[in-house]
Amino acid sequence: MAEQDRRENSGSGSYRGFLRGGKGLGRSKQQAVTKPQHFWSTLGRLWCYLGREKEQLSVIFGMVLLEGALALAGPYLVGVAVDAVTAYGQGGSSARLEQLIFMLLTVYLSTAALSAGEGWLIVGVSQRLVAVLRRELFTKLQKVPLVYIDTRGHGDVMSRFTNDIDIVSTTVSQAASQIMGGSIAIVGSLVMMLWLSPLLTLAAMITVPLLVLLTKAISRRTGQLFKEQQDQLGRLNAHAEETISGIEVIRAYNHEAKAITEFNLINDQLCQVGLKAQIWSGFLMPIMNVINNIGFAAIAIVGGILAVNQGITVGVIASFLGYSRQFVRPLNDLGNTFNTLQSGVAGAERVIELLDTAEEPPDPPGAAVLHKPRGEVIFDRVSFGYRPDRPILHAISFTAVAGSSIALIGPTGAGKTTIVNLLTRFYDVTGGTIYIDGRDIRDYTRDSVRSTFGIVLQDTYLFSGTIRDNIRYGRPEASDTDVAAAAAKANAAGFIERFPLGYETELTENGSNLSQGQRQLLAIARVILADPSILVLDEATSSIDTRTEGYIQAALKTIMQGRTTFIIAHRLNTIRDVDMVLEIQDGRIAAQRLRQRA
Ligand SMILES: Nc1ncnc2c1ncn2[C@@H]1O[C@H](COP(=O)(O)OP(=O)(O)OP(=O)(O)O)[C@@H](O)[C@H]1O
Repeated sequence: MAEQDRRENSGSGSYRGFLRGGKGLGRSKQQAVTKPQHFWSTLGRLWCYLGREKEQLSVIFGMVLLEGALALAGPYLVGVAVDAVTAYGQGGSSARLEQLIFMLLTVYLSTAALSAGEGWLIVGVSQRLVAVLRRELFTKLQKVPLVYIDTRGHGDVMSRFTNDIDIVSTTVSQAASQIMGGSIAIVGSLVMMLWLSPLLTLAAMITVPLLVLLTKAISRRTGQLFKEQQDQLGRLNAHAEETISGIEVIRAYNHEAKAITEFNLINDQLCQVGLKAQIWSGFLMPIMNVINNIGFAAIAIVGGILAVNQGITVGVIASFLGYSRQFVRPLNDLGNTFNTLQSGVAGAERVIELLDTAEEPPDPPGAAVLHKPRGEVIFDRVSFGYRPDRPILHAISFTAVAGSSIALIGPTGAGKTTIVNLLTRFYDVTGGTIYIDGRDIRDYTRDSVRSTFGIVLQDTYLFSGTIRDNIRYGRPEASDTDVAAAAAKANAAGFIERFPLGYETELTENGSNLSQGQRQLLAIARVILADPSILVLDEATSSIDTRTEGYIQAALKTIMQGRTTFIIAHRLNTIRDVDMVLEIQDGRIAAQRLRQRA
């Protein structure tokens, strides 16, 4: 049996919280990516990933260079063509003009073809890059200690898969080509302008500082506003998500009006900030156009003077105007490109942070495989804290005889779940030792310890798929007959067969088309099929109808036969029937009672 499948059969992670609360995209959207902390090192890491695409990148780089060179040839040819037109007007031959028009057409078409080709290739590179990152992230997630997810929250981890990866992809496909192409255009045009006329270049540069300063100022303002807009959007999403998830509670407490008022407030704020952001960003283009036009006018005036005094041709002025446009365009985009790059690197940083997280420590060399143990469990002065500064369990000691049943009782937050988390090795003890069949559980492979346990939660996690798939999750290679037998033992066969599609019934998200009792019966069937040696049962606190409750109790009795069973108990009946009751209070055993066997 695949170890991991078995483990998941239990519907566990740390073992209650992890799978249960898998929501939180609203929060993820809230985490607008802002500034990276380690810009250059993160860029370096991204570059390493891109290194796998060396051939494609070399081709793209070659194409960008060629496109840049051709783009630079354009204004030059225009200038020569303008002079050729003048010469033709003064009685020259038309052959040169035709040749130049043909060359210009070739340049324009080739530039367009190269640009389309680059776009196509770079999208491929970025998609492959994020596919690799996603794969590595997902694999990593299976190996990081659960405390990583506990401390960050599901929303945060999810956002690394969605938001952050998206941003990295956009940055690679957009910013990379803009930066490469833009740099070539700026340097190339400047060189060509200086070559054509240093004096005209000076005239063209007059507006550049103004352009750069204004672009920066407006981009900074719009950047802030867009971030605010993103934050408000995050709040709106989170509010909507929360309202939809908790719609029953909201209606039960007649809080609809309050929910609507809150929504309207956030919605209005979003509308305001969105409006401001659009207005400010709308300023950018007209202002740029004015400055660019002033620049063109300066070139035209100084060009006119130079034409009269120094005899430069109209063609040179025409070329010059072309180059100044090529020079200014990437400068206009600079603010946006920089913002895209920053958020892309910040996204990559969060992805890399997860990729660099230390994995669960490996099993010690020669670790034993725990296979079908008798099930004796000993806690010997076990202490533990999720955080070093906050101890939760203090020197817990008890012995559970193989095949016996143990009820853990005590107030909320006492540490019952934590005991089970240690037993199943979702966390390792910080003091003392836990023994299974007389051996420290840290001497066994972690996977074999986990697959020894079957866990039935109050509210079991079911995956989208058929009822059959969900039961088989406990043992993927089981036959249909085995699945039906497990369902029958779990008292689940009756309700399953009443569905028109029986075992082929598709479950919606987390089995929401089943009742809580039915979900629990399916979980029991899963555990029966997996046939684990030790059981952990989390008794339902919420009311289930008496008939289903009876089915569940009977099914649990069946699976408990001959297996050591830990029950987080809430019912008096349970406590009466078990072999040992451990009362936990503030992380200590406050009382321990053994059943007097007749
Ligand atoms: N993943 C975690 N990270 C940090 N602290 C945690 C974590 N899980 C539980 N705790 C803390 O450990 C203490 C014991 O929690 P635990 O879940 O073991 O209690 P419990 O007895 O099972 O309570 P309940 O009956 O309400 O489930 C609590 O103070 C809780 O806040």
